[in-house]
Amino acid sequence: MFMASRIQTRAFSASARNLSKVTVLGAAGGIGQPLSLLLKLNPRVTELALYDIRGAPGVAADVSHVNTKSNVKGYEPTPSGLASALKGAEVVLIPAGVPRKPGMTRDDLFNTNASIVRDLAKACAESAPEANILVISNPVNSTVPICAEVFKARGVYNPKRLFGVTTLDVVRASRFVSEIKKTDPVDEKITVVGGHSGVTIVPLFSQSSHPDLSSNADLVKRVQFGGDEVVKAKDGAGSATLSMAMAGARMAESLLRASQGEKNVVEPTFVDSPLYKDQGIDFFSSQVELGPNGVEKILPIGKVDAVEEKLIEACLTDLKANIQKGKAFVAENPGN
Ligand SMILES: NC(=O)c1ccc[n+]([C@@H]2O[C@H](COP(=O)([O-])OP(=O)(O)OC[C@H]3O[C@@H](n4cnc5c(N)ncnc54)[C@H](O)[C@@H]3O)[C@@H](O)[C@H]2O)c1
Ligand SMILES: O=C(O)C[C@H](O)C(=O)O
Repeated sequence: MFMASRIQTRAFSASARNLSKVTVLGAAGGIGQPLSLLLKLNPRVTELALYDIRGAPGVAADVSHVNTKSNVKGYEPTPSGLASALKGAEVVLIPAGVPRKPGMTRDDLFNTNASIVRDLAKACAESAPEANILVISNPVNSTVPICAEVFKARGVYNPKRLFGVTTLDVVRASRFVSEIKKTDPVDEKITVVGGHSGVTIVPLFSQSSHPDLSSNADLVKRVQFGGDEVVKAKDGAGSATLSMAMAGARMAESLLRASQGEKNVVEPTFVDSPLYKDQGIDFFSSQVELGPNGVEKILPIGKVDAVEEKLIEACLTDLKANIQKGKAFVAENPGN
């Protein structure tokens, strides 16, 4: 990933001298550790701040020996440690929270992760109100609306700076297609829209170079339930961490490329979106052009076929309920 971007790094060498502090909240976890490593390898990151309720200084000491230019610091699990980790951050990635075990849905994580994300969002709103916030913690369909409500309550909500990380869904889709078609995944650009759980994940194969795949129900299901495949294989030891770290690092890299002046940087992400607002759905994942201010342009869904139309219909019902649940949680549990 970073090899490919090395050319771009040179092309933007002047702006790449910008200072880009990136903070990871949940840095000692299954995702947090490899994500921190990948961010340390990214030449666009000049300062890496690692925070967790346990173990961040140790992870930071380890990662800090990697011989790239950036400075790494691990922070103590105190309110002032959290505030210092966040201060001046351009990008904040949040993989804090519990992962699934076999038999659970992402929504089953809500009771634990909603308050974790709410409290971290409060800290972000106070110490890094202008940062790009990248929410990885599940259920993303609900945790992103939770963040939005917290920021709104503090009068600092900027819809262009809040992102649910759905990159892993397109990473999987391109890989799964390449397995079937015996192609290089780099060439398989698959659009995936909706949300990030089960039927809310909608791959749009009709828009790819293999439109026939939209009627491949097994493939559609594999993309929708790719996370379950990993949860089952890990057999109680958690969910996707390595592929997720790659996907999160890619999303952070894309935001930094866009903020440093690169044009036409497009990633799928779950954002405050006009696409289905008329149906009461405030957040939706689609292709989004990124820019120096975060969201530059939300691209239209484009033409879909009859199968995909039905998938989108099913997605919207669940997604609406997930978003509502996140909003209601903050209204009923505003916390301190
Ligand atoms: N968006 C996606 O595509 C995607 C993909 C994979 C996993 N996830 C989600 O990411 C989350 C993390 O997964 P994981 O495998 O890294 O879990 P993990 O348990 O290995 O790590 C979570 C880390 O969060 C830390 N943490 C808990 N509460 C915290 C708080 N208040 N402040 C800071 N840190 C805190 C824990 O100490 C732990 O180190 C889960 O909710 C999982 O479902 C999302
Ligand atoms: O499946 C999970 O619970 C983790 C993550 O959302 C994934 O898609 O791998």
